[in-house]
Amino acid sequence: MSSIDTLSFTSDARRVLEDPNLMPLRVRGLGLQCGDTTILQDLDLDLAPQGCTAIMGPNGAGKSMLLKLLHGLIEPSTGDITWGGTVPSAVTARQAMVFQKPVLLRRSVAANVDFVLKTRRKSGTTRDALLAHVGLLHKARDPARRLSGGEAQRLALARALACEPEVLFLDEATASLDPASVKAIEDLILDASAKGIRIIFVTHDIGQAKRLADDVVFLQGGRVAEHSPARSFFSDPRSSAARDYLNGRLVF
Ligand SMILES: Nc1ncnc2c1ncn2[C@@H]1O[C@H](COP(=O)(O)OP(=O)(O)OP(=O)(O)O)[C@@H](O)[C@H]1O
Repeated sequence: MSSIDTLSFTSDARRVLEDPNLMPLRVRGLGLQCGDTTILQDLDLDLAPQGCTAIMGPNGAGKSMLLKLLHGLIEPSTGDITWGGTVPSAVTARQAMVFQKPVLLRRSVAANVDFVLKTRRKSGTTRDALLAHVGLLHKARDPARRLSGGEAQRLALARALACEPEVLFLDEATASLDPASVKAIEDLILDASAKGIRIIFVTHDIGQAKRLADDVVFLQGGRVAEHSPARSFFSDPRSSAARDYLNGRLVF
């Protein structure tokens, strides 16, 4: 895999590095209701404009829904979300998201990246540089559907990076990958973070959260049970829910 230095994240991502006040996240009284089901309620959260945040919590806690709300893909039922004072739908184009199941076009590997570059080109980053960066240049002409799970996820990440996002959301992006593929994706995430891209990722992988996260938001029952620096979260969690989760006990 080539170094990310071959890519030119010249514009917005660098601006985030230079201006720490650009995109802090502020969430107040957030609620999400689907029919009779309350998915998130009374959720408050403040995230710094830089760094790598893990969102953790038991199945059904609302992690994926929170990510979609922060990215402006769905609207909250109550409360406010602002990125540097701006509503999520106004900054969706400055952000990108990678899902557990890669969302790819039924075209070649190269065409998958070309498609994004055509619609969202900013600084002149080339398709080949992106493919080399994620270790897929040699597969450029292959149909994307023939890629392995780990390769497909790296292509999804290349597509996300092609957007030159200021914020990159990852929803269990390595959940079904082997250890080498997990490491490849984690290295790419760390590279992106070092270049100033704000990372917010959902994971159940405690080792991964320890390797990547600066801070951890722990959700339980649609609320923030704890938001702590990663180091103290793992060594001395404040909430009983996080303690139980980290010790492998069922949390509801
Ligand atoms: N359209 C919907 N209508 C009603 N309930 C929904 C809808 N979509 C999701 N839910 C419920 O919202 C809750 C939170 O879902 P979400 O996918 O955010 O959980 P999660 O924390 O990401 O879980 P997991 O770790 O299992 O992926 C779940 O109980 C889910 O069943």
